[in-house]
Amino acid sequence: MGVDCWVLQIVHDELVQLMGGEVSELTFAKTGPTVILLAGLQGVGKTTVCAKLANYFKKQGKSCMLVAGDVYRPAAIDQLTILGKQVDVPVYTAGTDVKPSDIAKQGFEEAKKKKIDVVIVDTAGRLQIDKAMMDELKDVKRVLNPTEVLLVVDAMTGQEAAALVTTFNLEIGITGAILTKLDGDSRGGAALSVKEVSGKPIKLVGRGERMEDLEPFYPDRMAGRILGMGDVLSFVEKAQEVMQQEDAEDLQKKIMSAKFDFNDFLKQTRAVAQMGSVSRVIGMIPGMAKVTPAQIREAERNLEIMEVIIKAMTPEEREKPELLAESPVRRKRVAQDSGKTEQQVSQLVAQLFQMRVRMKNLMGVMEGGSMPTLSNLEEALKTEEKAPPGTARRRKKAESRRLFADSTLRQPPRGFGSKN
Ligand SMILES: Nc1nc2c(ncn2[C@@H]2O[C@H](COP(=O)(O)OP(=O)(O)OP(=O)(O)O)[C@@H](O)[C@H]2O)c(=O)[nH]1
Repeated sequence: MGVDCWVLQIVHDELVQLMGGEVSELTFAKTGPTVILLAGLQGVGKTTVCAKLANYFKKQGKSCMLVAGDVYRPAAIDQLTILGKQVDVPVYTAGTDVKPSDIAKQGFEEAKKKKIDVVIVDTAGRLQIDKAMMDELKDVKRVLNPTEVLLVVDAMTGQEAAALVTTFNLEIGITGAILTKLDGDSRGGAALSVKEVSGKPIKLVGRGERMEDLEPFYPDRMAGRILGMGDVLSFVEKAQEVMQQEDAEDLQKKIMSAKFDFNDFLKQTRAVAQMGSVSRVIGMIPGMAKVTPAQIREAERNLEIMEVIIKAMTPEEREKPELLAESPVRRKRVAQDSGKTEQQVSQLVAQLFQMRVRMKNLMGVMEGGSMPTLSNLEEALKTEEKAPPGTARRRKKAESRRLFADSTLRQPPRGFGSKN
């Protein structure tokens, strides 16, 4: 297995563990109706989840009842009634003048009388966590003694997910979560915090607006989604392609003799860009290097600029970067042809020499023994040589030296492994 696969596998397994490892089943009451209390902010999909759950249980041959506990929005009661009809499940309503805890109690008594298997209680959401909502939920929980208290979380919730889950868990005590709107284009990073901060698993996920769109939560599938397997696989393929084209020993010679050129540079940089998704994930794992989405966007933008510049070079210049390093005239021409500034071209040339140094260091680490670990890989990538880049053969024009001694040389490596 290549280094890339190996790193990915570790990250993947780490994510699976972080999300609880295995599917967590819902718990059912030993006697009497199972009571499921749903909590969550406004608009996350709670009401929809009530009906989806009822549909889910019905398919398992269980009878259900929905209880409309959102007394602040009459529309929420109507919505639940309509959805209840749609999945053919009774809905207990008592209007908006009764306290939610009383409605919950009455609904539960009714369900008991009718020997219903599962009672699902909808509650009012708020735009933000507030004391009134928490007190109300505590009240409802106290009278119901629910089998499950599930926090409904919108998959689009970003960084705030951790705080949200923590607060609900501390205030009312949850038994798990349901992640909704996973059909959207979010990677579902919110899934990572739930187990981590509450110790409670995600039990189900909503993947659409239809009543059938509710399924168990599979941590390994989620890890795959977060890693964006599409990107990652093409990265691994790319890396393999590079190794096939240049037999490993050849590549090593090339690097050792500082022949690494703009063609290799382009290949490598593209590969690093593909690792953007991995960097993001690594950034999300507590204690590991933080890579912000802004840094990733910036790296992607830089890559585009580099491609345009490299395309404006002659094949000879691509193979012999020294030509550009030594000639301001050539750099000026490349800048004009690519529509970029001379400074950008100089920066890119400097980066190539910088990369030669890094590649050398990296090869040193790899030669030195077994598989590089993530940390010594990062170290190798971080190490910068103080001397100006270039080869001994290069004529040392004052102009070039001035350009290459500028701050761009001390830029941190972009993409994978970079730090703030
Ligand atoms: N795409 C998609 N949309 C969903 C999903 N679940 C819910 N929705 C939509 O999200 C919107 C809000 O859902 P509701 O069920 O009304 O949300 P709520 O949490 O009950 O909102 P409040 O009653 O205001 O607290 C609706 O338009 C739903 O159709 C899902 O899994 N995928």
